[in-house]
Amino acid sequence: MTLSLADEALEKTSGSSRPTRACYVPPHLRNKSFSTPVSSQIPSSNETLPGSQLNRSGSRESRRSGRCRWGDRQRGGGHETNPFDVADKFADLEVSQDETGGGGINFDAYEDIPVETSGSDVPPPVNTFAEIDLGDALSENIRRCKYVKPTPVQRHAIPIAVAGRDLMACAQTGSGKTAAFCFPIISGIMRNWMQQPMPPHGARTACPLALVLSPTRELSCQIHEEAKKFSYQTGVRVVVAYGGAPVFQQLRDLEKGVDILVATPGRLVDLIERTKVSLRMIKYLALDEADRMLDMGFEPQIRRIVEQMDMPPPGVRQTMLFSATFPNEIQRLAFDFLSNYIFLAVGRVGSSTDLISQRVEFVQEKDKRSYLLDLLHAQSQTLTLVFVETKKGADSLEHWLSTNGFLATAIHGDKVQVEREKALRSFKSGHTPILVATDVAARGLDIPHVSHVINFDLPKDIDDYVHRIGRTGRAGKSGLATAFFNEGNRSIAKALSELMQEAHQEVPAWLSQYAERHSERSSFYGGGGRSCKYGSGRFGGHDYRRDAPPRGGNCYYYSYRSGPGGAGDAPPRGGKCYYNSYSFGPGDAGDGPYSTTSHVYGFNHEPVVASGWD
Ligand SMILES: Nc1ncnc2c1ncn2[C@@H]1O[C@H](COP(=O)(O)OP(=O)(O)OP(=O)(O)O)[C@@H](O)[C@H]1O
Repeated sequence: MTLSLADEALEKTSGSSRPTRACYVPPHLRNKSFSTPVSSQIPSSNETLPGSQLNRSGSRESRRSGRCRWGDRQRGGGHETNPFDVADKFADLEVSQDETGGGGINFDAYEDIPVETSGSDVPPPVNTFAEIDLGDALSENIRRCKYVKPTPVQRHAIPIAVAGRDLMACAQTGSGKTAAFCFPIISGIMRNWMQQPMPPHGARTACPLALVLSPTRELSCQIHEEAKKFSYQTGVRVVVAYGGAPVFQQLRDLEKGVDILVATPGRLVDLIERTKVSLRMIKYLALDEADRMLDMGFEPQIRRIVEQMDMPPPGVRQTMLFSATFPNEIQRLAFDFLSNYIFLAVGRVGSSTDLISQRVEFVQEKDKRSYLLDLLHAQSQTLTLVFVETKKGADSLEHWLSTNGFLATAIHGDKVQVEREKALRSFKSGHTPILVATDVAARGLDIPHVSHVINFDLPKDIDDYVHRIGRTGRAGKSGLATAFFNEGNRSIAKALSELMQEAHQEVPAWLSQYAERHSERSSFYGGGGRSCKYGSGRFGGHDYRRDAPPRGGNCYYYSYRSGPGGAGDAPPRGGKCYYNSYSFGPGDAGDGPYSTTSHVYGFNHEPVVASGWD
């Protein structure tokens, strides 16, 4: 008698002995034919399946043996819950006026965004999703998502990834990076299904074809939800695994078959060590918010997963790194994980979007709460995210707001996962329109209708500030970010003032003075602002290979502008190296910040200092 792995886990957890069960098939799934086949190549489960497809369909094999196996799956998906069926719970909330309606995106906001690419043979960008053959089912889901046009990062990244190239992509918060890596992965899996080797017969280890690593549980869940939407009725199965939640449910999900595994590094290492997951069939590896994972001290786990387990090496698998910020340390990871990759920067690396109005107010520590009350009283009902530095501070502020008549909840790393999820749900639904959070909510979370982010406590790191305020002003919509600054925040003054200038925000005179004073002091000690974090140069982070000899093959950098006055290709910069910069707005090529400047990217192998995580 054989127990499924989930059963085993449950068994261990409960300590009881239970009879073996065959894989449960819910009544509504029994004896039903699947609608909408993925493509003409993939027959419905009722049809006779040729060759390996027979095994991969899972259905016949499973029925014969009477239990599920890793890698078994049911193609089609007419029985999936429709992920697009979500009611609008935000009718009462004030939504900014510049939305294009219907959840649409304001593409005008991205018109003149500078785009930089470097690497060899960069595939050209597309203007529409239709220009890339993503498959009928995925295209239908893109339509269901109401994605009319690709965002700039999608225009560039999707053709690059669909061409099978490794990619390091940096684009501003809320600009659609999730779809930029999900679409190529889903379409690639569908296209190559017939060629995929099957896990060995009766294998009891899950062998996903794609792995998406992300730093937090909430972000992993969100990517999972997004990926499920995109792969609705494609037959591609997406499973999420993250710590803090019972493992047996995740094992059950893995047991039903997995093509794309979205995971946090800690839980994944655990599953691999327990031989529940093997990475030997990975064809696609995506690291979302890779810099944050390093920051959180996940580098050893990530290196274990990518370099020391059974994952195919760079060049065999396809690897993609995505973030809105790429500090120097991430370049080491790129060097080790990526092969002949393309570097893509949409907007300045580490910059915030102009869609967010940024305000900084000088507020002494003791006055912060009354300032906050003033802000909250002054605004109409809207989703407001308040960032604080400590978990204790989050609880205390939530309590104080509640006693002052505001509907608030809090999220931080000391809360158990159920509480964290409950708080997020309550905030998203508008039930408690104020969420007090630590940095656990700073990255990646896409919460519609957040119109105000308040940095009650400013972070020490400017990248954290960029990600925090990026919870508003997403997908072409506008947002407001207010920060309370005082003497205790002087170390961030220079970087903050530079960032605000870049985003065309008004910098208060007192902040400029703080910035100047700090810059004098820090240049004495060898420190600096944003440019120090990202290497030298005005826009900081870029492809370090521009400054270092390529590992193999030629290296090219090009420059393009598609707006009026665009000058086309920039002249080669000597030898075999070319540099590439795009801009879609009006203007002249050659005078943009990306077209000619040469920057030295700090590329060293010093140890990364992990700041820890709450
Ligand atoms: N082409 C598109 N058309 C319309 N909306 C889009 C498009 N692409 C993405 N979106 C929407 O934009 C929002 C932001 O996308 P996403 O969360 O992927 O941004 P991101 O760049 O990953 O942000 P962050 O850096 O904060 O993680 C989401 O609500 C997503 O559904």
